Amino acid sequence: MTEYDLIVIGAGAVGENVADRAVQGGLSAVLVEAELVGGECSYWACMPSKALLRSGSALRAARRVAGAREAVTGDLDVRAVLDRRNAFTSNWSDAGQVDWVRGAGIDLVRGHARFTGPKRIEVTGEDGTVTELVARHAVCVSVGTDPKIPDIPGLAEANPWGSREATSAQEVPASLAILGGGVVASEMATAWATLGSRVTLIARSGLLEGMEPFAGEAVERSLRELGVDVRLHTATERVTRSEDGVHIELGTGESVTASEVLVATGRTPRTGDLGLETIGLTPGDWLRVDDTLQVEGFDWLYATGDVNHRALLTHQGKYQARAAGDVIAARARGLAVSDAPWGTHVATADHATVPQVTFTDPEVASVGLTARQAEEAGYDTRVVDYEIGWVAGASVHADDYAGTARMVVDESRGVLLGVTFVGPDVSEMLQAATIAIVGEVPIERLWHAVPAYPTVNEVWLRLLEAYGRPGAEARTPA
Ligand SMILES: Cc1cc2nc3c(=O)[nH]c(=O)nc-3n(C[C@H](O)[C@H](O)[C@H](O)COP(=O)(O)OP(=O)(O)OC[C@H]3O[C@@H](n4cnc5c(N)ncnc54)[C@H](O)[C@@H]3O)c2cc1C
Ligand SMILES: NC(=O)c1ccc[n+]([C@@H]2O[C@H](COP(=O)([O-])OP(=O)(O)OC[C@H]3O[C@@H](n4cnc5c(N)ncnc54)[C@H](O)[C@@H]3O)[C@@H](O)[C@H]2O)c1
Repeated sequence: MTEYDLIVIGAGAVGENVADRAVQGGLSAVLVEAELVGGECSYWACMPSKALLRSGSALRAARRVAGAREAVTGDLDVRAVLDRRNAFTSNWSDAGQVDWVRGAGIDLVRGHARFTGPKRIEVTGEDGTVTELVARHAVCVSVGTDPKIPDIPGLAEANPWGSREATSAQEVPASLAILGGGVVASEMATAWATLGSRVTLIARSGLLEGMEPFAGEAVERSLRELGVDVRLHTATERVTRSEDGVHIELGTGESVTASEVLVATGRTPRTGDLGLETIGLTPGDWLRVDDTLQVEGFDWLYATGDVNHRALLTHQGKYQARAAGDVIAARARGLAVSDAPWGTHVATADHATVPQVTFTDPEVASVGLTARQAEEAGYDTRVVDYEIGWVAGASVHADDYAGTARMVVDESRGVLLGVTFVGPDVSEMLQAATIAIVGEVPIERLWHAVPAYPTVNEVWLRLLEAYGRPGAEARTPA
């Protein structure tokens, strides 16, 4: 039986940060990890998927500029792309991350953790050894999610790819069917089509539906240009696997055959085998938390990252982790807790200020509310759109640059609620929008935030001009 101030279950990017902040705050902490320290993001999600996408994106960028275009005479070196991706995952070795954990003064226990009661955890190692841990102050659950397999007849038996197979495959499948129309489906369709697979994307919805409509429309156009067979608003009725591949029967009466099928239809929490029943919670549920990441109804239990279902993104989970690690340390030491909105110990930004980049071609970079979400939330909104290609910096950046920017304004307060950029290489423009929204910078002050000429960021000035300068007299026609 070993006692720690804090036990963190799950050493993904999020759990690591909870433990690190708590140790920096003066507590003792142990991380329990069943697989690889670093979790999904490092080995089967963000990093390998972005590595798979980046080479194709760099090649397209060169082809968009005359002079450079002529110098690009070959195709992607697929083996080199896959090798680079392998290097990003350290060939699925977590030795480097384990060193970091030790260096940060955090203990590590390898094995599958289960609650046996309040503040009590049992860890079963691969060799069957059992370690019992007790938390003096808190337990934080950071166990992440698995792909959700929808209840489509035959799908589970057809041995489908999930996000792990899609990000770690060592060969390009001759053909790939993708079920889903969200971020994983859009990114993986872009990646594998660029690498030479014949991709069919089947979505019962539209594409990227939670975002501004022009995002999904632009990504759909580019997927079709890449040769992807895009079937939207199409149900999947049945899936079977035979020697010649996977057969997918569609609601339209048509069928699709592919070497592999990727299920990208959302996520399910890894709480099914966590002993939650021993603390009065239901196995398989998401863990609902307050803004200090404390699980509702508990004063010692916290949940951070994907498992709390607030914002399934690494950066947002790590933001929660910083707040959770700090508040656990503050509460354990009897220090003041700053839990008002935007305080030190809360994850306020989870609610309506979440930035996200979808690394498709074009990229989709968005933060805050879409026009529709803002309207549904009851804001008095005004929406301003501008074609990014009309900006001098964009035309220098790429020939025939095509992209759209939108800002959603809260008219009653004169501040931004949401910003979306869709276009080549817009990802790096997102942080300015995040700062404007989180900082609630008044529109009239944004006029003083001057974008350098000629950068693509000049689209900010164009959006403000299209909106109109508060306080400036409009010229009356003579
Ligand atoms: C294909 C794909 C691409 C993505 N790309 C991006 C991106 O570009 N940017 C972005 O921000 N987000 C991206 N995401 C989302 C991102 O991967 C997740 O939000 C993030 O990994 C969540 O981190 P986490 O620490 O909560 O969970 P995880 O990273 O899943 O870590 C949880 C850890 O807990 C361990 N664990 C689980 N149960 C137990 C147990 N009982 N005992 C011990 N250990 C346990 C697991 O082994 C795992 O290591 C992507 C997701 C996918 C699927
Ligand atoms: N670049 C990034 O930031 C990035 C990249 C990949 C994933 N992620 C995150 O990972 C999470 C998971 O991504 P995802 O794409 O799996 O989920 P998602 O929620 O983005 O998309 C799920 C898709 O599956 C469809 N769907 C859901 N249930 C279905 C069913 N029963 N049958 C058919 N279709 C169904 C939905 O209509 C939707 O199109 C997301 O929250 C995302 O933010 C982020």
